[in-house]
Amino acid sequence: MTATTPISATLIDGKAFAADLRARIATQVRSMKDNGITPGLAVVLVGEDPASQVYVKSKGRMTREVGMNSYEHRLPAETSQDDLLALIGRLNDDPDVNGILVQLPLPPHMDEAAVINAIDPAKDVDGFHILNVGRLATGQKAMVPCTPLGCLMLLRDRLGSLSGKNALVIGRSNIVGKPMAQLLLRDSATVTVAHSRTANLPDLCRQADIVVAAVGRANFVQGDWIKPGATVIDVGINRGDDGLVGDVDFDAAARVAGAITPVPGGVGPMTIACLLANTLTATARANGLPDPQGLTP
Ligand SMILES: Nc1nc(=O)c2c([nH]1)NC[C@@H]1CN(c3ccc(C(=O)N[C@@H](CCC(=O)O)C(=O)O)cc3)C=[N+]21
Repeated sequence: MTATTPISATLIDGKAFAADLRARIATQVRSMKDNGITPGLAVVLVGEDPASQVYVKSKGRMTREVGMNSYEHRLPAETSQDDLLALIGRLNDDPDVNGILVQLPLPPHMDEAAVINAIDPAKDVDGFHILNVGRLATGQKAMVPCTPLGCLMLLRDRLGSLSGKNALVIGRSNIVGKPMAQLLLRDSATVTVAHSRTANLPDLCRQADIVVAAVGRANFVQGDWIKPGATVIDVGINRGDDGLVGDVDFDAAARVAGAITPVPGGVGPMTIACLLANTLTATARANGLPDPQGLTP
């Protein structure tokens, strides 16, 4: 396919989907508030990473927009791990806080696993606690990581059933690749997880009805790797000279794929909407209410 081939793929509008999801969440927050319950989300940011500051700001704004309480904790980069654990302990004990997110990455002097596993699993709206990871892997009721949950919602909306589809997840991180593979398996897709050592990735990719790219390398997935008609979900957020670009060479892939997410405006907004969805789910569970409709896998 060349630059003169027209773009044939349907654009998967994550921004619009996320706005609709937040509107549905806001409706459910209103009825909770009528019953005296206001969901609360605490976001903890350690250090001054400018990209992290941007995300935390938009998380706070959208949390308030859906009617939830937002609690922001900004700590200096040199905060000791004990001080961070003490804060997490207070948030765990605070009945007004239903969800806790500790923004990653943490400064290098901290043990990320120890910090994540200090969060009450019931308030772990990122789904990174080892108990939630194990629950997801064994099909038990879990908190599910926001980015893979958002990808799953987009895939189901586009394809209906994922049963029997060949799905290729590129990337094996705990945050995206591994939980994405678990969710696709739960939906009866045939799942392959590829990574930097995978042999003949282009040929593997050409077999895939579903491609989820989460490698963190700008324009890594080439247009001629895509099976005609495939659904391509681009998780990449790579900040370069020409703005934000994904892990997929969008211009080339969009001439072959059946549907594709843009960057920005694809998976990113879904991540934040799913964070709010998880906060609502955590609040419902904390109050003995049934899980909100359409927000859990
Ligand atoms: N504990 C933890 N949980 C996270 O979920 C988490 C984290 N740490 N650390 C950082 C990453 C990054 N992340 C993004 C969320 C939204 C957009 C997003 O909305 N992006 C917009 C563009 C925003 C822009 O222009 O910069 C888009 O793709 O359209 C991007 C990235 C969540 N993260």
